[in-house]
Amino acid sequence: MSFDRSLKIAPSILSADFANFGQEIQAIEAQGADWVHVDVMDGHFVPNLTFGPPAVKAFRPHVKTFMDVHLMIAPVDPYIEAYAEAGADMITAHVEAGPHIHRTIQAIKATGKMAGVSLNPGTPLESIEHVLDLVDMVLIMTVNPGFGGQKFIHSGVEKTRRLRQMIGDRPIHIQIDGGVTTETAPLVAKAGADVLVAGSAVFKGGSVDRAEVYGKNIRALKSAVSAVL
Ligand SMILES: O=C(CO)[C@@H](O)[C@H](O)COP(=O)(O)O
Ligand SMILES: [Fe+2]
Repeated sequence: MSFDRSLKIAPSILSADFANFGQEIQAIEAQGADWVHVDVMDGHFVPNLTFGPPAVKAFRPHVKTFMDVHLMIAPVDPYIEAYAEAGADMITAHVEAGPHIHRTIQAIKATGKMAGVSLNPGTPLESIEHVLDLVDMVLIMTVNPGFGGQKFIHSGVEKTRRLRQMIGDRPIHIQIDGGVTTETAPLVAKAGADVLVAGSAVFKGGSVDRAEVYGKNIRALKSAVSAVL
């Protein structure tokens, strides 16, 4: 399959209705979500707890697009196989989560899944320079990981621009995660990102006519970006 450089919106189901994940996933996909982003948190690497492999396995039949699993756990290596078996399409691990990111990426690739590497806002790009050729995606965090609904950290825009230069034409996605709104999405898309995670910006205002509201929110993000590209 050829590399897809077009802009993709990946709603984070951390902001979905936790009592109705199946319906929430179906609603965002019907309304233009390109990927589904699943935030896995362990109460240790980040101060929050979310989804174990059985939860991810339960999401799988509902996801018709692409399930992007963002692991915010340490250690990460012992759990890679379980998340692969649960049905992730892409598994992303944090460079800060252990001393051996090269080994972690190899372990993800060994499962046959796509591999991503993620950087916290305070972590320099140099920390992933030597693994770039092994990964399918770099995730730049634009909030400190752990929660949805936080404010975008603007140093991520320049970081994205520099990462785009480092990557050049190589088939590696640049994903931005945290505080993506109609104001910040154009900044990172212009800087070179092609996958934008959005939790609160997609699921906000969805108590009545949920799917319609999600559709409006997704289209607002896409049109904010297309206005600057
Ligand atoms: O990984 C994380 C947080 O750690 C994210 O995926 C958030 O869930 C994004 O939420 P918003 O900032 O878009 O509300
Ligand atoms: Fe995330």
